[in-house]
Amino acid sequence: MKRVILASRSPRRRELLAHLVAEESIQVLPPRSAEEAGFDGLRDWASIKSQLLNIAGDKCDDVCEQLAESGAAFHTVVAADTVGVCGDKDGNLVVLGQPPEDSNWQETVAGWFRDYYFGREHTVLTGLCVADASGARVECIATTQVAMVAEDDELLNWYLTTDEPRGKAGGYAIQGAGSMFVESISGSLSNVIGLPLELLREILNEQNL
Ligand SMILES: Cc1cn([C@H]2C[C@H](O)[C@@H](COP(=O)(O)OP(=O)(O)OP(=O)(O)O)O2)c(=O)[nH]c1=O
Repeated sequence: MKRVILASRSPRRRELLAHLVAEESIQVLPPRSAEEAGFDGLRDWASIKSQLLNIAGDKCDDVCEQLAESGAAFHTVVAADTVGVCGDKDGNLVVLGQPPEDSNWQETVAGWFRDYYFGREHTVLTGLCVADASGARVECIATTQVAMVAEDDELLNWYLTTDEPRGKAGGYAIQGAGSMFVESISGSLSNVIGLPLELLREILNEQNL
């Protein structure tokens, strides 16, 4: 069997991958380290994209090392990282990852909606790193534009009472109640949820999976 290793703790990525690869061929093996390089101080698209690929590449390296140590046979390793990129009021780029895990997460997410989302458009990027057993790699980025509805404090206050924003890049889930904030998207929907299926399908096809 051609085993595909998903280098991720994200249940959403697991579900999405199952649209392309048979359930029995998928094995989840998260990176040992949950620490990720950050985006602090990165203000231009080239640096942000390069850092996104570094993070996906680090996840892939971590899991390839684990596989080498255990001697397990595999066909492909898939790693990804997703962020939202918005513009602040001065036109600077701001990168939004997952909300903080502390008790202030609601305040942070409320700030993101008010400062960056309501009535505006942001970009969701997923960096992909796909390695095969020979060590060959493909790295690429999918981008999707997401336009949000005008300010709706009642909806936002209710949304913050749900747990949905936690553990989601950018603090919302387009596949869930977060869809009520979305006016339109341009580009891949699965990319926003964490794994761009169209791009990944092309890569896996090239590997004859
Ligand atoms: C924007 C958005 C993100 N998300 C989720 C998908 C991913 O789980 C998460 C992206 O965060 P990441 O930090 O890329 O991934 P992760 O830490 O959850 O998983 P990994 O182990 O692979 O590092 O955000 C949604 O589910 N829906 C959305 O609309």
